[in-house]
Amino acid sequence: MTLDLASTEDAESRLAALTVLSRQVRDLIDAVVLTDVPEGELTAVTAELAALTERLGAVRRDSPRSFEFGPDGLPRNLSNAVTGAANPHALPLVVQVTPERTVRAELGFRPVHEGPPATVHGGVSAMILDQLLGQAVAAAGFPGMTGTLSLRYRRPVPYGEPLVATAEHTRSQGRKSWAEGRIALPDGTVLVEAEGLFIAPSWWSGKGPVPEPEGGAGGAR
Ligand SMILES: CCCCCCCC/C=C\CCCCCCCC(=O)SCCNC(=O)CCNC(=O)[C@H](O)C(C)(C)COP(=O)(O)OP(=O)(O)OC[C@H]1O[C@@H](n2cnc3c(N)ncnc32)[C@H](O)[C@@H]1OP(=O)(O)O
Repeated sequence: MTLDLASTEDAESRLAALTVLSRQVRDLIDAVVLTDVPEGELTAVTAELAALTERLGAVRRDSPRSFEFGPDGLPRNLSNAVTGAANPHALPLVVQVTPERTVRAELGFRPVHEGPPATVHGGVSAMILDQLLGQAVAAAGFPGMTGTLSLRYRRPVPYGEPLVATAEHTRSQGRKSWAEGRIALPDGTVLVEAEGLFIAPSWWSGKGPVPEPEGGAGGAR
């Protein structure tokens, strides 16, 4: 089999454009959350956005891009809700694997993540830690789906400040693996800590039926 380098380059170039678009939409979301322009301007912008939404939807996939291998041979998920560079919903988080196979990411929450005033929503912190712990068990060689996730919110998480998230695999037993992680200030002060159980599903080893998502393939719209 020969690799079609030209079309690979085309696909990567299109993906780079999708990443830039996602960044622009993130800026748009931030602008929407903080805007104070008059109502007439809101209405005018809404009409322009409706037209842009129609243009983007002209050619549409059934589901987002999933896990794939990039040109560097490493797995990536550009649509992931936390790490996906091509998903405007994602921060996006850049997760580094340390030589000890723990994981680390620098975080910068924004006003769009607010729950209580001036504080990041607890569910957003949980989502970040779910991802980090999941990547920690995967980095240790035990990938799995989240079974349980337990959090302790020690201090309010601020947005607009640099923060650090870390996680590590702690143990495994059969198909079950556990990990711990935390979101902290750069000086190490822990704000939220988490423990999670990740399970390698029975259907990964062909020992159980693959469950259908609610609403069938592609999920509910
Ligand atoms: C995502 C992985 C992709 C892999 C690709 C590799 C590259 C890696 C790169 C990058 C990593 C990416 C990182 C992503 C991070 C994000 C993770 C998420 O957000 S995952 C979405 C949220 N979680 C779900 O949607 C699960 C939904 N639930 C299920 O699918 C099943 O219930 C599952 C898999 C959890 C268990 O199903 P069964 O059929 O395999 O398990 P049974 O055989 O029933 O049980 C096995 C044992 O586990 C216990 N168990 C089962 N479910 C449990 C639960 N929820 N809590 C505690 N124990 C549970 C049972 O009691 C049993 O224990 P006993 O062996 O008897 O001791």
